[in-house]
Amino acid sequence: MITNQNALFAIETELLTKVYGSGNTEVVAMKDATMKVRQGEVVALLGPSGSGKSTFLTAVGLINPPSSGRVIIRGQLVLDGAEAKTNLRTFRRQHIGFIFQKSNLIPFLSAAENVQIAMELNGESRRAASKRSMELLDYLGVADRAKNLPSMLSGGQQQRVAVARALANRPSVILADEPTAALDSHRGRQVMELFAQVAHDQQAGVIVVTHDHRSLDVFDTQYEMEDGRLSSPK
Ligand SMILES: Nc1ncnc2c1ncn2[C@@H]1O[C@H](COP(=O)(O)OP(=O)(O)OP(=O)(O)O)[C@@H](O)[C@H]1O
Repeated sequence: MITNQNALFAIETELLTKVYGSGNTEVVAMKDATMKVRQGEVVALLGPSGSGKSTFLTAVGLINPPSSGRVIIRGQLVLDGAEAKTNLRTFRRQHIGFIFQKSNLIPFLSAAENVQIAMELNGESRRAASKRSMELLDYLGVADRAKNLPSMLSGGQQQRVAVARALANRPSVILADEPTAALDSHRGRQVMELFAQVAHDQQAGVIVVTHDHRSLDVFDTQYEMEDGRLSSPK
């Protein structure tokens, strides 16, 4: 159910908990993680290695469901614990852009085709997808690499293509897991600023896991994760 009040939030998580394994090998990777991200808000998620940041992000990204708790996207309950309340694959494709630490581009498709295919899978015509793909690559400063295979691009260029791909379907939620780890500080900052711009232009909610304290001024809100628990927003 979509209510006006809920629709103000791009992302809401309620008491997300994730337990991996059982018995002796049980790990509580995330405990009662509650966050609200407004449309147009850019959130930084900080915290030491192993604190549960990726677990949180992949739960919100509908890749790795929580053991309990709820994920609500634009007012729609999508995950109730591990139970899917909608077709997760379709929902993800339409509403969520995910950027990983490594670009994960398809190696046998050109940069442009990597962006294009995300739109074609979403029902866009080849012509429209091709046009937007070029616009996005241009926006990200890699239009001159459009015809190249990923293996011919630098790490930073690959990452910018991955960002273009994540933006292709105009997602209402953008999630990025250390997207600038492979970039120099200048390019890293550019990517962070781009997220802020996209969040504001498209009214998307953005969560970025980052260790890069130099770009924190770009974010509206910061959360810290420690031992699976989220701090209050700062
Ligand atoms: N598939 C899994 N099976 C068992 N334990 C896991 C699994 N994935 C993560 N964990 C554990 O859950 C905890 C949180 O891991 P997570 O990857 O979410 O942390 P993180 O903050 O993203 O770390 P990093 O910054 O190093 O990527 C860690 O103790 C980790 O070992």
